[in-house]
Amino acid sequence: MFLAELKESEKAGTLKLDSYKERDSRPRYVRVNTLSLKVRAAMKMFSNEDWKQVCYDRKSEDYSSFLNRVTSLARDEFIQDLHIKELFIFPNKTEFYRHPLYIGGSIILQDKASCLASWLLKPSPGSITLDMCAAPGMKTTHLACLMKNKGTLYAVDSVRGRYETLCKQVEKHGATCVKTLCMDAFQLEAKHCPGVEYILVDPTCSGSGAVEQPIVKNREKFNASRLQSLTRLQSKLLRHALTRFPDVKRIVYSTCSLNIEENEMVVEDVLASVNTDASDPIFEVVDNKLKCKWIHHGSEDFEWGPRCIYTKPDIDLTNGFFIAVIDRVRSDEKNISRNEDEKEEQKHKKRKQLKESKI
Ligand SMILES: C[S@@+](CC[C@H](N)C(=O)[O-])C[C@H]1O[C@@H](n2cnc3c(N)ncnc32)[C@H](O)[C@@H]1O
Repeated sequence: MFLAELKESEKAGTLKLDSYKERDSRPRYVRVNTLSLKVRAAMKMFSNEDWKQVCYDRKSEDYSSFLNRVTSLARDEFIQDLHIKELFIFPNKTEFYRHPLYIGGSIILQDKASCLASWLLKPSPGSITLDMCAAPGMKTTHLACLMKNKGTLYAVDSVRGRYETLCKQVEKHGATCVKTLCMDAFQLEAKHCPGVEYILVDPTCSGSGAVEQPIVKNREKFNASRLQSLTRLQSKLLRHALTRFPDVKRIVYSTCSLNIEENEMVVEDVLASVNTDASDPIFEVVDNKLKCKWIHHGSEDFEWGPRCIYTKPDIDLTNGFFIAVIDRVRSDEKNISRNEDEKEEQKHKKRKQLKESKI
């Protein structure tokens, strides 16, 4: 029904496309909100609308053959994703904004790269999870699906307008396990979200991997000053996640940037300050579920780099993303790793005391 309408508007030339979409050759990703619609039921609904599902064996398919299938999707075909079973892929420029499933909150239009961050964190149903930079809530609602709405998912954002969008998304998608908090993540302590086991850190970044990013004017200036303040914020947020929540066992750090400064270098900087004894680390970047079915990994200049993943627009047909999965490998019983700011504050106090004692 909807496909027929779409074909009509295409024929009549009334299909409206934003200018960036003209340049964007990615397929259309549709995530099923499994809180309100089962994956099988969604498949059936699309088939009833005359979409033809491309079938393949998800277990035996290799990634390159799968990508070939995606690039050769006919105008009326869709395919289930190889990795994320609740994600369907439709041809480029397929319009879903007027689709009843989209309006009703049963499907979400979310790029595969963005879905991978929550999928790799994979909080278990019933667990306590924290989404530290949550707005507008794409990954929050996905995390709620993975948790089957069981347990507690704290979703935090510091910007009021974005926080309000987050609340609307959470409500629209029936994510009842989510507790939203409008606050600066740096003020967030274990007492605000007791027992947190999983944390997603998806901070503000340059967006250099985003296909639809507007062309940045004065790129030189952007690189020098903005990049530096971004990496400082990203490191601080990741360090906060690793040091302030004693029960955390897994953290996913993700950005939609392809800059090593915002990715591997942030992870390296934070791990070095948190793992004070490198031979007996507290946190480690670990292999992820995509190990054998992925092409791009982090830089080999870092011992753990190949355990991270990059999504590349030209190859993976997604936005460009970086994702690192960090596990606690031993408890921080000595509480050695203190927040850098705290250390700075202590140094400052000592200097002040010394100065006063000399007077
Ligand atoms: C890349 S966006 C997050 C996208 C979101 N995870 C999603 O998938 O929809 C980064 C978010 O971090 C928030 N943010 C930046 N600094 C923050 C801080 N100190 N505390 C809380 N949120 C922060 C920004 O307001 C922004 O909404």
